[in-house]
Amino acid sequence: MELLLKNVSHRYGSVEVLSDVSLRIPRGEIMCIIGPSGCGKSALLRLLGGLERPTEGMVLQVGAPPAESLNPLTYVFQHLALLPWRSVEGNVKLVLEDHKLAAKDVERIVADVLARTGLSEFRATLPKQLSGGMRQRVAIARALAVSPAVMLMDEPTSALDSQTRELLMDDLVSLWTRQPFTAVYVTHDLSEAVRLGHRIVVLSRRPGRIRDMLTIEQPLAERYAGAPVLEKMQLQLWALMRDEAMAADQELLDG
Ligand SMILES: Nc1ncnc2c1ncn2[C@@H]1O[C@H](COP(=O)(O)OP(=O)(O)OP(=O)(O)O)[C@@H](O)[C@H]1O
Repeated sequence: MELLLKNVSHRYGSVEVLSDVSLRIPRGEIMCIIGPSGCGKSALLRLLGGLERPTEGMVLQVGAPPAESLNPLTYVFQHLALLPWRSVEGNVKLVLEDHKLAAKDVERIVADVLARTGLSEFRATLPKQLSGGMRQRVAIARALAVSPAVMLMDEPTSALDSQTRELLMDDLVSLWTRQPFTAVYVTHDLSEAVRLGHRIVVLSRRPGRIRDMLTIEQPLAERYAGAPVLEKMQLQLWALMRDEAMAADQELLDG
């Protein structure tokens, strides 16, 4: 299944937040979305996930989701909403409870996603006993448990300290390398975008339009923080963003 945005514009009341956005989310790739504050990145994600309908244009799901997909479009947010009284296993099981699965299938799925996210040893652990990064891994395990066709990730690292973010980047890279998934990943952080994105979409200031789309050919597993090719790409992205960010600040000052 692929997601397509066709000439999507969106407004809240009199505020236009997105303007004429057309985009295809390729299967098996991570697409990063960057852009100045308030340019409509989260709105774009909500439209992709069907939480809101665009004022104009269309959001299309092309093709069927994978047969095993229990929830084709699944979010991972910055605030992960783990239930504090449930263990790691209990939190992952939560999303499977409405699906009338046989106990052995639940067990297989839980074991699989905990292994993929390196959490097998922490099955019985409560969220409060885990670090912020580990908790975010539980949220990712929970998202993977429903075999999403597309994971919609809204700044999943923004509540984490920089070292933990770095570790989570490594986690996501090895997760994708072992078994590719499709994701749209909204971030403020250009280094994350060049580390994770197969493609990077740069939005203009509000109303967000597609300013540019960069493709990074280097395999995820061969990318590392500070690699010259990634630094170069990051500078290129910053050059694209800088003018937009400065103009957005000026507009705020001008009221
Ligand atoms: N439900 C809503 N009603 C009215 N305005 C909204 C609503 N949701 C978002 N907005 C406005 O739409 C604009 C785009 O918001 P959005 O959260 O999509 O931007 P963003 O690029 O994700 O921002 P940030 O980078 O700061 O997280 C903002 O000006 C925001 O205030």
